[in-house]
Amino acid sequence: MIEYYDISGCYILRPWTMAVWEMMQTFFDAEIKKMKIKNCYFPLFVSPAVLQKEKDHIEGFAPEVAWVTKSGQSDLEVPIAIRPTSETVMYPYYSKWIRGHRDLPLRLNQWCNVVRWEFSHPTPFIRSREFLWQEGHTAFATKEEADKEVLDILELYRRIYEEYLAIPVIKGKKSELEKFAGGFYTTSVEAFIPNTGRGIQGATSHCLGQNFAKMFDITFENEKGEKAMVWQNSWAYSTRTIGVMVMVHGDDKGLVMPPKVASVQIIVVPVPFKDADTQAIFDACDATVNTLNEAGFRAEADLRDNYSPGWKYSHWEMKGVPLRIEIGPKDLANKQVRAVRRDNSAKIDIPMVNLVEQVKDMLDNIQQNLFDVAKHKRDACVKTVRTWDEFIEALGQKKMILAPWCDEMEVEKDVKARTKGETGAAKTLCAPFDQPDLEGVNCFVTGRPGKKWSYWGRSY
Ligand SMILES: O=C1CCCN[C@@H]1CCCn1cnc2ccccc2c1=O
Repeated sequence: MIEYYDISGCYILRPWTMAVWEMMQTFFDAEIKKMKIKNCYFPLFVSPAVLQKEKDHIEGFAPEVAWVTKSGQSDLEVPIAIRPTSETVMYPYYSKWIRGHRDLPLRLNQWCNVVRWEFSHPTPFIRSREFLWQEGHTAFATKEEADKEVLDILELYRRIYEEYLAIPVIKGKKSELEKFAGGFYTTSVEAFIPNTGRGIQGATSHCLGQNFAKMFDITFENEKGEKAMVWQNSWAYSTRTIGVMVMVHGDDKGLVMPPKVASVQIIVVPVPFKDADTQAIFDACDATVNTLNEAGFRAEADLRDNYSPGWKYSHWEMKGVPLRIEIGPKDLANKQVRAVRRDNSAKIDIPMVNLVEQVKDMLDNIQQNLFDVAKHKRDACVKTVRTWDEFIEALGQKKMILAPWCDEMEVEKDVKARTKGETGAAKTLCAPFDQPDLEGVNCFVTGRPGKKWSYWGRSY
């Protein structure tokens, strides 16, 4: 997937990873184009004056901003920041381009890299100093339009996780403490890693309200000839998605790639025998690959003569190829192939005449099974609690905790302080849109009437 790089927190994304990124990008890019969102590209560099424009947006993040201070031997007059996100890069131009209501909605997206010079221990995909993402930045005349788009984009993020990466996620709203400080409200899709008992934010879709319109003077003349501020959203998913996929589906044999995003969906391995017709077997492998590729699958044959079939089985299992097809003399004689699933190791013999539709069924079944298994494991990690003691017990059991609380920032800060430990504090992950009943339910911390049910847990 990656190669480590000689700068800490930076990783080389190798083709096996890049193919997954491109598969997701193909889906998401097509979907936002259906929504009339257009791609653009803004510069990597941000001038300090503009970056400081929004102090409370930037203050918490300032230590993460990377700066260019020299070119060659000479110092730059003024240091230049490398974008950690592009609000301050783009919005001065939104202000210039948006004059009247006919200029709205303005809906732009860019596929790019961003740099955040984080100091907590770097982790491939999950926490890197440079990563790839898409960032959407939209402006509307009304709050209603913005509110609707926030949820439309969040649904696309759910589809990326559940339909492509086979990972169950929870849609919800971030708490006041966890939301993007520069915004109005933040929605997210939240995943959970059963093996470590930690939640992970999968993607975010923010409504920025009119906060940035105020800061960057992004106004328009509405139909009544009045000057009004725009309502804005910004939304992103990143290469972090791939790290979640590795952690959720990986097993002791290595990666397990969901078929929808697998660079190679089927690997065909010849099983030659000493007195068998090796050339006939190799020809059958090539024919099988061609048939499958012509049917729209991503199949390859491993015809290397310096590795044994057994070695090849382990190699491609470690790389997570969803389906292996073995062809030996017996298979040839019976005009069949042996198919082996990566997700549950099931082996079945397929008549060559049924190859395409049976492979399609198996890949669809693998995709669904990966999701079902991940959902079952995630659901087994969820615990609903009503009291502090139950909360602490569930936290110790590495659960994702659904608890009613009074939704006050001070209370969340208090929970963080009281659960701080070497494996990190508990925090809210999101308040699920799908809220259980709050009738007669009290806050698990303060005992005051419960205002909201939220998922809590340790997180990445
Ligand atoms: O999430 C998104 C979605 C895409 C567009 N940006 C928003 C909000 C980014 C919040 N953020 C996150 N890290 C930062 C790091 C340094 C400077 C600024 C920031 C910063 O504004």
